[in-house]
Amino acid sequence: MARVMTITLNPALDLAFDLEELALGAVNRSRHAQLEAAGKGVNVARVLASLGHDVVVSGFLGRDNDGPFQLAFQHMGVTDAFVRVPGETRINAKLAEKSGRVTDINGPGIGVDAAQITALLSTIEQQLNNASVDAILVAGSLPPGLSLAAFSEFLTHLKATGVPLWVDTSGEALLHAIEIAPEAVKPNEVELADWAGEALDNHAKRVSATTHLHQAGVGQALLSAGAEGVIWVNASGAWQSTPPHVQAANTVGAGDTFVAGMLHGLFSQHSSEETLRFATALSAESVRHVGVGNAHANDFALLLQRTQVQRLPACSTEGTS
Ligand SMILES: Nc1ncnc2c1ncn2[C@@H]1O[C@H](COP(=O)(O)OP(=O)(O)O)[C@@H](O)[C@H]1O
Ligand SMILES: O=P(O)(O)OC[C@H]1O[C@](O)(COP(=O)(O)O)[C@@H](O)[C@@H]1O
Repeated sequence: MARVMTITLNPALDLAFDLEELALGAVNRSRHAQLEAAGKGVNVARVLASLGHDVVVSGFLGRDNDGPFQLAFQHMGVTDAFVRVPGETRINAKLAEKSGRVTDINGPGIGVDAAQITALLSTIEQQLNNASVDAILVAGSLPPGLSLAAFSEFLTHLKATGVPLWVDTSGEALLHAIEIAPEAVKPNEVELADWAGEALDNHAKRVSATTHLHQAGVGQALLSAGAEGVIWVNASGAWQSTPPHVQAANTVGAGDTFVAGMLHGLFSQHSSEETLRFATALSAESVRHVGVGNAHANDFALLLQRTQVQRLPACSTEGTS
């Protein structure tokens, strides 16, 4: 089993509403609502811990409402290395309709300053000194006050520790992350389109953009495209996966589940095919309900069986730079 540190710079309490159909400008009454400690690194930690890995969670947490996070961390059995900052962690609303459509409303988050960023770096360093870590994942958006230059510096510092650095972020932060060539990056097709300079609306474009991402220095280039599946390019080749058909109830957390599934496979020395199949099936499992994927679901073996994984021919990844 691996020891992984996940860093969520801008965590959130996810408030998930289950609606028949969203009516804009009207009072909507939810059939079910759920508040859960979340944010990308927290979700990844939840999955990894459920798979038996040793996880340290870090980042910034609002001091005034960290109760649900403390409870969640206890329940998950992870080490809490979050730096507390004054204020409240944001609440992100997730409006899931019966059709499977989800509307996300993500708050800006709590502002952080240079002293808090320094405090986070020293907390991380302490954790790394306490016990060796197999991978560091930095996931999610940037909180107000953390400039892109400071983010690049932060990532550069983490990369210099020599621990494989995984990054899952979006927008300008993603472009800056790619610049420092981390071990792995997992954008979705909308997020990578900004970097690729075109819409990644077909398979060929997705393969080409993921190949370029790998050629730009990203060891494990992973592109997810919802129900269309995943493209993965690394030094050993390229693969694609297609998830099984599932009834999508809530897609929030699918990307995080996928990232956790990949870390699990790679650190369990599973084959590339096996790793991608597992991560894809687990992320498909997650969209059937609120929250992250559950590898202990009764029919998980069937989901694995119905997940298609295929090695892409070498010509797909050559000569595209
Ligand atoms: N509707 C769906 N049906 C089956 N699997 C899905 C569906 N949506 C997402 N997934 C799975 O979750 C993975 C991540 O979802 P995606 O939407 O691409 O990421 P993100 O949540 O980061 O935007 C996909 O690659 C796929 O394996
Ligand atoms: O930091 P961001 O980009 O605002 O994203 C935070 C949101 O992403 C999530 O981690 C879900 O991410 P995915 O759907 O990509 O797995 C939510 O829990 C959280 O509200």
